[in-house]
Amino acid sequence: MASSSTTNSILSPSFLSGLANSTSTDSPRPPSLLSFLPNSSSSSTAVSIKLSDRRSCHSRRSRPVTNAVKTTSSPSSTAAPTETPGASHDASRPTILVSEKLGSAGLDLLRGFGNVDCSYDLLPEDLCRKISSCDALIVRSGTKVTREVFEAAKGRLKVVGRAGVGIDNVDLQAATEFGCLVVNAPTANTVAAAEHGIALLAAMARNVAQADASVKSGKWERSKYVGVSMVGKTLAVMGFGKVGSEVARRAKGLGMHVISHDPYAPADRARAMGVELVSFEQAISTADFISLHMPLTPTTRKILNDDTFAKMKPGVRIVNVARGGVIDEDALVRALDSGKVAQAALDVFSQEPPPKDSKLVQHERVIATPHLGASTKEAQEGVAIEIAEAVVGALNGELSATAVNAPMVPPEVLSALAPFVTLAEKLGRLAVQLASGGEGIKSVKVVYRSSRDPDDLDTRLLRAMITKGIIEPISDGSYVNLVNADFIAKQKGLRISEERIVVDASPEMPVHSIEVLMSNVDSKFGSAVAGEGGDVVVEGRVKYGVPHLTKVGGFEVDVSLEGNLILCRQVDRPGMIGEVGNILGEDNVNVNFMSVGRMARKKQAIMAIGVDEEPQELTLSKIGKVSAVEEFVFLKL
Ligand SMILES: NC(=O)C1=CN([C@@H]2O[C@H](COP(=O)(O)OP(=O)(O)OC[C@H]3O[C@@H](n4cnc5c(N)ncnc54)[C@H](O)[C@@H]3O)[C@@H](O)[C@H]2O)C=CC1
Ligand SMILES: O=C(O)C(=O)COP(=O)(O)O
Repeated sequence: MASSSTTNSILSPSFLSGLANSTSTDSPRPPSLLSFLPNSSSSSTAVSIKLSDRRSCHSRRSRPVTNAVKTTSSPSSTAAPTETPGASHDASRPTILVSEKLGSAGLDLLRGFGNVDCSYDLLPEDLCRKISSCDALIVRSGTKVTREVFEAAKGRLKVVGRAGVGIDNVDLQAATEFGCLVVNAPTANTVAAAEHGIALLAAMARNVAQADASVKSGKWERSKYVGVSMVGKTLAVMGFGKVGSEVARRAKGLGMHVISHDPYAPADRARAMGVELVSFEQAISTADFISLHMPLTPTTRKILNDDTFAKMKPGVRIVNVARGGVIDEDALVRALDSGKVAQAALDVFSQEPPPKDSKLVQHERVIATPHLGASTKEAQEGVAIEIAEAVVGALNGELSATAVNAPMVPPEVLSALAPFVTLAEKLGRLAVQLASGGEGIKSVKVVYRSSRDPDDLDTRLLRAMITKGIIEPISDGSYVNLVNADFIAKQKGLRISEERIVVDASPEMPVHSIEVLMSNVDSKFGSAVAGEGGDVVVEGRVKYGVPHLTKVGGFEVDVSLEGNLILCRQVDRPGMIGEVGNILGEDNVNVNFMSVGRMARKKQAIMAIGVDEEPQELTLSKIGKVSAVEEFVFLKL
């Protein structure tokens, strides 16, 4: 009599059907498990923009209120309407909350895809209240997307889109823990921010703002507003990224000597532009002008402080279009008062809007703008389209090229990897279903065989999918996706190690085979255990674009990984295939693939049968009763 086992269903319809099903009700539910898998049938470019759907967004305040600012006295904290006026809500479509002003082309794109709710001035508590009925949230710099927001989303929020670059207003750790993808729009506002930096630089050097105010007040103070020239002066660009390098390019056009500090920028890129990359100390101590263009991170917070101001040239001038938090603002006031810093031009503040009585803003040698770096018509239209496409793509199940908290995979790499991504998840799923008891699944090894140099093989996506495949069936209730797979694995004490082996195989294929080995576990299908360590082993390959299982334990098989799988170990004798095939046929179960791998003639063999339907218990027990069958297992892919 054969030992038999079936596994609990892990193949729910919503697993395969993607987002449309997962958002068909208003009830909070976890993100579609496929929501970050490539999905060729739906892409952002296929989204139709229905201009007839165009509806205007409304703002109840002239200025966005940041969550950081105390606004509890605001009239809007009462239950003011926040739905887009006239918008009909279609429960079968995803709901996208836009919490700050977004360009119309982006909104049109979003409306062609889902229900769009523009509510521009939500208080933190209003945002938390709303978010549990939203699949996506689009913000700019004024909305603080805190842990509380992700908690309040109750698992429904799948993507946060930052319509801009800086993501310091989004709690990335919380987003990751909750499996919520964060995407940004990193390119469309680069030029706008650089132009604003140059505008501030020139305006500061020539006292434009102060002189303008003076003339408007009826004065004519020509000698008071004598400026300084920029030509021939040294400008230190702090952060040689997209904005910093555009500022550098423009400053060179003004005849400035440009140096830059950026620990991560390639020196040859700077050199090609005639910019010397220097140390932080050298940059701040030799510059006449310092322009800040690094992100706000724990290392850059208050990077300009009393100590660093002390090292600067007397009379240095500072421009900040990055983030207010990179400067210790109290220290800057002291440096301005002492004359160490001659002038500052600031677009960003540690608190936005800054307090009305801010000494910094009121300082006569400071010019200030209200975070306008990205605010040109062109940049805002560009950013809106960039973020709308990224959010729609993510909701469609595509991997984003602008993901901030998930592996970023360029489209061409992604299309080459797509079948391997599916293979990886299915192997993870198979391996975990083959395990039973033992010390619990603690250690998994993944071996990638490829003709490519190991350094050229980016396996982050594959590892994440294997992790997802392993964890999902054993984590009842918790949802797993690419974003939180590593986090959940760590939480469960699951260690996943990887090995890349170079083999003589087709260079066309990024990966020749993927092998998943699970240590210290018993198996419900003894034949799946192999190797010295007694690991559960499965191996797969992609053949003709379709994932195949090619090894189970020590047995070679060849079965396409579609539908479900029956693995049988039997004595190799004639008639077996027909006998099992008949049993399945009687139950109307369609066999889509079958292969037999044997140790030697008339010895043991493994039969792998791919079936479209799930056989009934009775059918499975009939297979178990076939005299030559020694053990079998039914696995759901
Ligand atoms: N005022 C505004 O409206 C806007 C502000 N920004 C701000 O500008 C920042 C830069 O934007 P992009 O250039 O697009 O980003 P980016 O990512 O292209 O460039 C940032 C650069 O800073 C460098 N960096 C990181 N840590 C550093 C450190 N400790 N010292 C020196 N350099 C460091 C990075 O290596 C990178 O090259 C954003 O993070 C955002 O905060 C961006 C757009 C508009
Ligand atoms: O893109 C950025 O990082 C910005 O700072 C622009 O902010 P905003 O979208 O204008 O609120």
